[in-house]
Amino acid sequence: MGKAEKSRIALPVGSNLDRFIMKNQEAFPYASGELSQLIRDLAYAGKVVNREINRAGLADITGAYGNENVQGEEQQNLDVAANIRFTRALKKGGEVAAIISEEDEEIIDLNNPRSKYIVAIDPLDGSSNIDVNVSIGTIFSVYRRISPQGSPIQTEDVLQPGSAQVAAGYILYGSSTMFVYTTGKGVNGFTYEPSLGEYILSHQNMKMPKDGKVYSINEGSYYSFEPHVRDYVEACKKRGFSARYIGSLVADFHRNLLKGGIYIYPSTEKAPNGKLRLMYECNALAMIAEQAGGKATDGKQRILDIQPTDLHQRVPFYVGSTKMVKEATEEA
Ligand SMILES: O=P(O)(O)OC[C@H]1O[C@](O)(COP(=O)(O)O)[C@@H](O)[C@@H]1O
Ligand SMILES: [Mg+2]
Ligand SMILES: [Mg+2]
Repeated sequence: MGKAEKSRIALPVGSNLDRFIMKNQEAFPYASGELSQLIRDLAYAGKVVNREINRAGLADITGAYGNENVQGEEQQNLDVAANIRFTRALKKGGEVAAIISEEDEEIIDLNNPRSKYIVAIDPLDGSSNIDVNVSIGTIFSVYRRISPQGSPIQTEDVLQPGSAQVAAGYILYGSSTMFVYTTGKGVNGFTYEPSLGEYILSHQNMKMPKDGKVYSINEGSYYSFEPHVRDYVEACKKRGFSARYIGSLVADFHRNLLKGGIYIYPSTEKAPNGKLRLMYECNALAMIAEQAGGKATDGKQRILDIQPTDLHQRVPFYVGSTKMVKEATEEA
């Protein structure tokens, strides 16, 4: 059994997230527990947001908030509520120095100068599906700051390439709620058990099938796709592959992680750099994909190698089963 296998945490399915985090920490003799606590803080905020999502149709939290975010998108009430919940939990937790959020134009400095971690977060992914009771999610990336603890946060602390992530994950609020994450030692999934208020280990050491028969792309923009994307979509159709597009990145990604498949948000005339954001959507899912044996590129280069230049920059996104991503980007 290789070193990597030995360092994978072997815990029986059914263990809870807390125990898994603790066991994980024991594998790192010099671990100080800060990253573990940070993961717990994210998981906790996810429980609160999950409760609000489950009762969204009842309460007065559906609909638009009446503001536009830095992307020029109309913020939904739940976008704002989720943003507040995660920011508050990370601030109170004390392990995070600064946050990059889809819902905030500037870096959120949490005035925790002694903290060494930076979090990039999409508090609510799939906003167009909030009011129609379709699966939505939260996406997060964790980095270690570069500048010394105690000093003011620098741009270099936040604009780090995805390869510098120390942890990444997502929460899927679907028919069940799942917390899926990696710290660079494989991907594990935990299903939320509301009656216990616990995330239970349900998907251990997740592996993305090398190939698949499902493609996810918004064909509504077909006529503004580049030729290689059109060709790939045509090839999928000729092979009788299934088209699946939920319109929530986390949900489409999760399905492909389990069953095999590819998700593409290419550059289009309307969105020459694609729609998805490198810092708080693509980097996290690229790390999960690679840790599970999949692949993620912008059509030309590995997502995790891209040096960010802007907090909210967009990139074309090809992610999923290795064989499919390779084929889809061959002529890119
Ligand atoms: O409606 P489109 O253009 O296909 O875009 C859908 C994509 O946009 C997103 O909703 C963008 O994420 P946000 O909802 O967090 O802004 C993805 O979840 C989804 O895959
Ligand atoms: Mg999103
Ligand atoms: Mg969002």
